[in-house]
Amino acid sequence: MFKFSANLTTLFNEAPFMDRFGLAQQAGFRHVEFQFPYEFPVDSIKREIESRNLDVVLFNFPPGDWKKGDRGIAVFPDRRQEFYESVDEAIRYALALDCPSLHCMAGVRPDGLQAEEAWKVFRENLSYAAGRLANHGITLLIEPLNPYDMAGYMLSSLDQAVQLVNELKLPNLKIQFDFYHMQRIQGELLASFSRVKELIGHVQIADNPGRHQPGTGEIHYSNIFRFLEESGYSGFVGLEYFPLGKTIDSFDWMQAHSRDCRNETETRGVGR
Ligand SMILES: O=C(O)C(=O)[C@@H](O)CO
Ligand SMILES: [Mg+2]
Repeated sequence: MFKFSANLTTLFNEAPFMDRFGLAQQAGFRHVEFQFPYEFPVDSIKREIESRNLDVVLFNFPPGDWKKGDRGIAVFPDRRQEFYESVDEAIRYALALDCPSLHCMAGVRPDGLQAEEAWKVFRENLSYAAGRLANHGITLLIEPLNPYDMAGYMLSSLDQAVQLVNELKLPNLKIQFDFYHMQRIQGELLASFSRVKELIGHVQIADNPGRHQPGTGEIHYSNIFRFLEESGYSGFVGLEYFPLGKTIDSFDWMQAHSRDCRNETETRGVGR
């Protein structure tokens, strides 16, 4: 049975980041994830999650200089040292927060960098990072991102991710399967999920178009949730959507999902 996780980068963004933990707890969540926590001291985050009885289930490696266009630094031959330091920093946060999974963004390939060279560096960096994370029992995730939202991002198809995981054969390297990106990249959501089910370490959701809550777009989420249950997926499903309206009013789809399921609390993982 899968469990929902509130993504605090996209949800509750009416409030400052550090206030979102309390809002997630009040809304009934037990599990949270976010994208980049690094501008906030890890001790402050730890206090929030401990006092609110929340579990942190996922965040990303530092992505480089986001304002300058970095979307990960794992493909650059001349930035290996910076990549190694980003792994150190991610592990420091993950250990303090007892977080079981970290997502490594690949990066946007500049014109001057040959694709073959970039893939080689990415493979080497993933092997390095997976080894470091394995020492702490942490799973390393890679996520294909759609090319409309992130032009030039190296990892832009499910097949590329599958190929990397199969080639590298690292026991703690898994795919972050984001239904929103998958819809925009290729569709065929249920068949695609089934095909790579064994390689998936985390799931995320949002509807399309707009990247809002389920029910606002074209993706048939009640079918997807039923299918996830039937497939035996027992990991987390991250709510990585930008609410249309207030966040607290964006959870109606969960009521409908709960009605469809026998064990409401377990399924939703939100305990309310
Ligand atoms: O954009 C997404 O989708 C994510 O999961 C972010 O963490 C960026 O990779
Ligand atoms: Mg995602």
